[in-house]
Amino acid sequence: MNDPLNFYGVTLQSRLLVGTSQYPSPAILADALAASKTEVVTVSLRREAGGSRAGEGFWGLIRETGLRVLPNTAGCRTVKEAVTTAHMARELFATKWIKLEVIGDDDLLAPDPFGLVEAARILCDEGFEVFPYMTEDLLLADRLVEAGCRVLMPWAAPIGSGRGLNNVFGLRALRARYPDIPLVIDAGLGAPSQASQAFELGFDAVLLNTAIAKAGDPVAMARAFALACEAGRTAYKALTIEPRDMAEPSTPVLGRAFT
Ligand SMILES: CC(=O)[C@@H](O)[C@H](O)COP(=O)(O)O
Repeated sequence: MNDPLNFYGVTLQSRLLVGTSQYPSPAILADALAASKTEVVTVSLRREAGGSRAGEGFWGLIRETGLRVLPNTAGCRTVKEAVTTAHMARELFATKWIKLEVIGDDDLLAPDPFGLVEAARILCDEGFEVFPYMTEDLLLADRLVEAGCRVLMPWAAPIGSGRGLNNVFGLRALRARYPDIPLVIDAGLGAPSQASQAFELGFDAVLLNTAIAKAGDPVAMARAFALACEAGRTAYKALTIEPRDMAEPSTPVLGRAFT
């Protein structure tokens, strides 16, 4: 099916974006990325560059995949931290793309909407192509679009929770308000069926990490998510039926046979 996705002028065939943290081993990460058929991986600059897994091994593996990198500002809690991390990412990966996370709440790892808008404005003005990790709030979406964001990444549920689409009503409203902006469900997906549901609601792509990396078999799970994304998107394009309150016979009857 030729059904490309467009982020800031870049055309992609895969609608599944994948994180690179918490895999049992580099080899499993590489195999899972291949099984997911993703074209975009997100990499946390602060965690990978500053943590024990830093080093040429990890970056070399990412380079070898040949996949497009969407650096992220995971772990940033202030506008200054996020903007500085974005600058480092641009140097390191020679990309204008940045997945912008400004975390405001430690329990939920929820975005700080005020800091997010401020950082998005600064980075968009500097020429970055910003992918903001946000809640599904409509006013927040308006402010981010005003700031210059041309992709939005609403959460499904808190990062790592695996809860699936927590607020279907809010997500539907966001989709309806912005029919022409690519919307990527980012964070909180736990099962392939939830990714499929996101596509059935009309979302353009999904980004996930924990559900694959921490699965019993990450490679098989990556494949399951790839299939679910394709199924959900295909269903959306095929136009699902509207739910009804009352039954409607699925086999219409013409007259009565034995009267
Ligand atoms: C990898 C990354 O960027 C995460 O911050 C992202 O939001 C994914 O969340 P899950 O781990 O819940 O899929």
